[in-house]
Amino acid sequence: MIEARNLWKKYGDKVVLERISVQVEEGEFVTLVGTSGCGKSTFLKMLLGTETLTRGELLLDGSPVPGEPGPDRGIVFQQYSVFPHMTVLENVMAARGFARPGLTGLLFGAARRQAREEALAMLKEVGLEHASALYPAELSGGMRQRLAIAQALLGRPRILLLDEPFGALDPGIRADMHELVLRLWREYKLTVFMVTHDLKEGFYLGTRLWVFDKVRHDPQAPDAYGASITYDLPVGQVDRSTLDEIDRDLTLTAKETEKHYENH
Ligand SMILES: Nc1ncnc2c1ncn2[C@@H]1O[C@H](COP(=O)(O)OP(=O)(O)OP(=O)(O)O)[C@@H](O)[C@H]1O
Repeated sequence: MIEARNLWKKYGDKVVLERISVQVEEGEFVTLVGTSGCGKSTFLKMLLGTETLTRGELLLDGSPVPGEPGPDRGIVFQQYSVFPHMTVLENVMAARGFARPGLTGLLFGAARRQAREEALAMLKEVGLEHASALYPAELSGGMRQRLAIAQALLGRPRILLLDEPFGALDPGIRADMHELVLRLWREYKLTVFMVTHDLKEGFYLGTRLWVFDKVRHDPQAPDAYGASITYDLPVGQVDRSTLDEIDRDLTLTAKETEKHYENH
């Protein structure tokens, strides 16, 4: 379904990603881990279509990923913005309304009724039916992420992109969100790409885990080389020592980066 062929991404002279070549089948749940700033979000944005690649190819069903977001790809960020003056239900309906072609994106009559029903059904799916009349400021962190997921799923995407969606949540709430995401993944037969800074979360949720890290590293010129996928692991077949090894590698890269910025 997704294929990257020798993909590179640079911002100016800074190489962020290099030599990424991977294939992902429909229905996989890929978790992405790596040190801060190594390009995980950038990779998701390229899948979403809001960021371009510098070199190589990124294919969806054999064709280049469209250069703009579409209903087939939904995304949830750690921090996301909603319309504060609209209720939960209105926010979900707005996400639907703005997805329609037209000048204002507003829905009227039968289309509005249908959007309302779809939005309510989706709120029920994510366990927010009781909160449809609340305003965003009245929601807890977990509820807000449920709302974000409802909006992302409304266009019936095949691909769900999750960028540290639960990073700011308490452990108990996180566990509830894990169950929700796993249920939706199965129910909607989604292909999921999820960035997390938590290796354990990556292993628990994913069917496949990618570690982004630099293969080549020049302490004098940290921007000269980008990250590649250094581990591509089928979850469930990984032993404790491999986990420890990944942990060590990531800590080392983080320390080297820190040292460089302390010195400059
Ligand atoms: N629009 C941009 N212009 C220039 N540099 C950018 C831009 N977006 C990201 N970068 C840089 O690219 C690198 C990768 O950023 P990215 O957000 O993809 O990393 P990340 O692995 O997701 O980090 P984190 O785990 O902290 O979210 C960073 O050094 C960042 O500063």
